[in-house]
Amino acid sequence: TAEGFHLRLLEHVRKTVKPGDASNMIATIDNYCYTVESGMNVGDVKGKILDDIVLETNPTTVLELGTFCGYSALRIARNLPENSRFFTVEFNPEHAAVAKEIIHTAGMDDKIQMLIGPSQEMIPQFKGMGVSHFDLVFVDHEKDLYKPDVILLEKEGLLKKGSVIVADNVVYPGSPDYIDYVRNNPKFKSTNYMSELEYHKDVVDAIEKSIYIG
Ligand SMILES: O=c1[nH]cnc2c(O)c(F)c(-c3ccc(F)cc3)cc12
Ligand SMILES: [Mg+2]
Repeated sequence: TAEGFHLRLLEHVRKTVKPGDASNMIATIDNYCYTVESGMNVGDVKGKILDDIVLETNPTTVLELGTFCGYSALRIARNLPENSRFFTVEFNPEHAAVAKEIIHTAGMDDKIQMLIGPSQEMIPQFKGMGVSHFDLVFVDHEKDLYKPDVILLEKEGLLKKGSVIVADNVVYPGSPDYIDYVRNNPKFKSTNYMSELEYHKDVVDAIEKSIYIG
């Protein structure tokens, strides 16, 4: 069952990975998900779209909502400039513990700051942590929280003209209220990147990029 995926993945990682190498960790996780069992990581196909958007944006302050095992945190951190700040929020403590070890083993501790708790409680704390705004936000947590959390980010003044919101799973499992919100909101300019569900070539999914124009 998907229950316990994170623990089985961690066991596999401990036995096979080359420490201090984020790309090797990413490849190891993808290989496990293709050959043993798939987990809800963004994966290599949608991950490439995410990589391209991060490289195009060249963000200095980044937020991820939904760390899970740390896979996308590594993909993002790998493409950030030296002086950037990257925060990832995970509400499930068991997932966070696995992500912490995976990020540490990959040698990316100093690039990624993980916060454990509900996104609705974490988001209001960023101003107090010296964050003026986020240049890029990767939304990949509970689909019902996509819309309320983006609304909260704007309310907290954490979005600035040009801030980029990247949302996973906008087709499968889907987040219809979020898609309706960003596409019909004059404050955002959205682009859809059709792709496939992680580790499932035969299932359609997509990434939505929404630029905040304020
Ligand atoms: O809960 C999620 N949070 C973040 N990302 C997800 C995801 O990428 C999924 F594919 C899925 C998913 C994959 C296969 C299914 F049959 C159902 C959900 C779930 C999540
Ligand atoms: Mg996802």
